[in-house]
Amino acid sequence: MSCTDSFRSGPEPALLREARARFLAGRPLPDGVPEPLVSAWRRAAFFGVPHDLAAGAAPRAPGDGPLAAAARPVLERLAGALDDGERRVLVADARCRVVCRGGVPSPGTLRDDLSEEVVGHNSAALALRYGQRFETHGPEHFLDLWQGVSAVSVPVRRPGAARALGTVTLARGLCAGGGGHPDTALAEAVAAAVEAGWAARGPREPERRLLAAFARERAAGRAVLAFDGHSRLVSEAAAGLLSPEAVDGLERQAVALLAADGPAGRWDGEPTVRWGGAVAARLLPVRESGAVTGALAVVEEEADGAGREPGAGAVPGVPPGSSAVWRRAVGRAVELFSCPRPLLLTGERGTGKTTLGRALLRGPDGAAWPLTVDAAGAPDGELAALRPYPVADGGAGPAPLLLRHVERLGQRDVAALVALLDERPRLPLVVTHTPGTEVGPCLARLLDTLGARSVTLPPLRERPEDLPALLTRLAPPPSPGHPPLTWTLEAVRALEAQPWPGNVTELAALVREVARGRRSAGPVRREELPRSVRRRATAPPPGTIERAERETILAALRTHGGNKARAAASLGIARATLYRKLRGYG
Ligand SMILES: Nc1ncnc2c1ncn2[C@@H]1O[C@H](COP(=O)(O)OP(=O)(O)OP(=O)(O)O)[C@@H](O)[C@H]1O
Repeated sequence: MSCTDSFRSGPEPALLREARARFLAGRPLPDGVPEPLVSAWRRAAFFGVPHDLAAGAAPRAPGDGPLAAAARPVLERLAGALDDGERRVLVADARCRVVCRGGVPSPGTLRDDLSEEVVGHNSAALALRYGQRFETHGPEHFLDLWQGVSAVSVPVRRPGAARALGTVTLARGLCAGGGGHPDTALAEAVAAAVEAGWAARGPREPERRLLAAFARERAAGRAVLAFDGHSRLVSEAAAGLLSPEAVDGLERQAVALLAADGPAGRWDGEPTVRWGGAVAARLLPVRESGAVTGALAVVEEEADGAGREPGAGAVPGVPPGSSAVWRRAVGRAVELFSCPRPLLLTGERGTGKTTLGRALLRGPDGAAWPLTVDAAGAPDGELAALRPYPVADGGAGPAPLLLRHVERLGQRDVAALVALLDERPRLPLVVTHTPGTEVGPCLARLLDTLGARSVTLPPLRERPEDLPALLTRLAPPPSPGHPPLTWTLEAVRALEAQPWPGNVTELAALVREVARGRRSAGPVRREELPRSVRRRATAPPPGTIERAERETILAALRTHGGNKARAAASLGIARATLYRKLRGYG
């Protein structure tokens, strides 16, 4: 909860206390409880945080890392001001571990690890996650032991850094009355002093090492970037090849790799990120005492880059198709999936999202089928129940997951998915999304995030060239001694003229129906097709202008990963107009 939407300016503490008790008892919540707070409690439940977690033992020895070194003198200077017997101050690092404390010790509420996975909802975890100041008061906390605590947390940053170094938290007994947390100004001042202390330290060994690696690559004439999770370096050549958005995306991936790597120093190969098949960046680890402490990204233009369509053939089971739109979409999906991050496949119903997702997750060896959760058929909580998250067959990493119909995900599972993505950013995950269902704000935000790595599969009516191959593939196996099902050119032409709102699913049903009702031998004739198909095949095609307009709208949607608001903005039309046009296309 931010300063402005904490319960002190929102719901009454009594209401929140009642809501929390009901939440813990699994009973329906009263009206008026902010949704982000309920989601935070759900995340805590998903992580398996016990609400009656005991206070920690005596405070750990202060940390000896750079943040503790910068914070310690500040807290020492502050000792006198915190002598009022009421307030305590905590400095936590970028993993939410407390590295330094000051003020009145409060043994009944002590915890050394403030991460949501361990203690649930709290202001320090929020300030770190969103990079801004947050407050939490009494019943907003998930833990019983913080029901009488009000806290305000401020992120500690290095100038220009993308991520916070840690947080400063001021905590005291539950505050009464209106206004923000009374220690907000003090928390801001302490954070500023710690930042100044950090800046005065000068570069340390891991930073020197990363800087040296960056300088070496740049001197060799390569386009290079360096990331350590707090700041970035970009050579002029790299800035010339990558847009600012691409640099942001690359940094996010490098930081996720750094975060997932941990002290064990595991870094699989040299993950490669590609943009449109023309530019690629290899991510290389930079190590200090065996642990990965930074990442270099070496950017290159690919020799056969421009316009290249990456091959889909490397992955068996990927649905074939000869049309350019299909090959481009599948090639892009294969390319994106080669980098270990979740992939969103979007497209009308029946376009083959599940089939493609399953093939990608099974990989080149055709490994076991992935775990599959279908939000359209499963009760809310199916995803949340995957806790602890299962390992893959053979125990190598987490099990691949196919999540179908994300647009139908219930609130509990939206929270579970957010938590899962946070916890396992490199999970082999394919999510399918069939646009057209209204989604709530939490799911919309999640779709926006996933949309950064998404591919839209084209509808069948946009790839009539693929019909003959699909007809062969969808035909039932012939009975012994009979030839396989074939189609006359006339019949194929009639099928090509259909709008196929149900796409391949609809085509498969038609093939089954025709095959079942056949009395004669030889290729299927136009007259054997259902009457509705024959009637539609003779209707006049849409006019040239309408067709061009439709193509433009569908292309914009593909460019923006199915996001209608962005597509409408890029075309300069109202979102309502775009919705109306799309409805008209069936
Ligand atoms: N290229 C293909 N070749 C053969 N069959 C296909 C192909 N693509 C899809 N299918 C078949 O079409 C049907 C729909 O495919 P799939 O379930 O993958 O689509 P989807 O986009 O996930 O659908 P929905 O949005 O309804 O969940 C399935 O029966 C699948 O086996």
